[in-house]
Amino acid sequence: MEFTKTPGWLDWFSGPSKPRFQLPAGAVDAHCHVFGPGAEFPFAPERKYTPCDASKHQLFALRDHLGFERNVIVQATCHGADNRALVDALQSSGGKARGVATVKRSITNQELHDLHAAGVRGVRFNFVKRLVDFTPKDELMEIAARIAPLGWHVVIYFEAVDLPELWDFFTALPTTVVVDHMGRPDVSKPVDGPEFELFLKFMREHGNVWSKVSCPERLSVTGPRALDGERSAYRDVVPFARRVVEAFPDRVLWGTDWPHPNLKDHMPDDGLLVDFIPHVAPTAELQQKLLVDNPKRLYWPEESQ
Ligand SMILES: O=C(O)c1cc(C(=O)O)oc(=O)c1
Repeated sequence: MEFTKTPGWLDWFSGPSKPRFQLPAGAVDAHCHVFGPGAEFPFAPERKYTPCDASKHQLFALRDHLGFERNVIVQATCHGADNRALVDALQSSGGKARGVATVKRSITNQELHDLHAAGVRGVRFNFVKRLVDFTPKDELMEIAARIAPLGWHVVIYFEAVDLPELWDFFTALPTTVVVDHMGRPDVSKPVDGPEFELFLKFMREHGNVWSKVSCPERLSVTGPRALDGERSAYRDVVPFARRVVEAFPDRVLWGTDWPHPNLKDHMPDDGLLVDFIPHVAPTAELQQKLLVDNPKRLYWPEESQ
């Protein structure tokens, strides 16, 4: 099938630089996606955007270039609940990738079992209105109850302003809960202000809640952008991410978010994005937890036993 990209779509940056920050051995890029290729794995009819292609081969080349050992591939909303591109990437990774799928309540136990065998270890619930149609919470809770016995977790993506309304649902989830991109704080507000404090309280009061301290390129208002050799990019996001890493060092993950869907004004150089990491995790001990120990515990638990 031929697809036409959403008008204004920005393709991922080819030719990323080599990071100056040297990733620790065993580092995991714990949030990235594959898109299609559309001709092989068509985008879902219900999608809200049509991306460029971003194949498993291109993802694995980026992994090696940046110095990561493994990936966690998260089902992108442009593929809906059709996990074929994700599963294909996991199966082609030689054990170097695990995944987070999107499923519907109609999924069978056999299908869940097959996803597990392919390397899926979580499901994603998305509450960002520009990305997905609404799914009733009782349906999501039913899915959570079915994946819990598999040892899977739930990844949630939402905007900071929606946290109060979603609080009761999130805190009732029976699994580990991983928040995408710190719950998308408005970083033009103070890091000590009530909005981000609610997010910190969410993590403080609920020991099963983890956060990805990812996507500064999405959250930053003032930049500077990770382009043209800038190794101290997105400085306005640093205090937010650093606060989370220092307060909850054993419950944080980091990922590139490659191929960066829906960015509107620039596309970061992923090498420079990796150089964001030591600004938010300034010690070797914090870096080891963020990049190696935590993702391993969640996605390759059999290695931590
Ligand atoms: O903010 C976004 O547009 C976005 C979209 C998706 C997706 O479409 O799955 O995933 C992300 O992590 C972020």
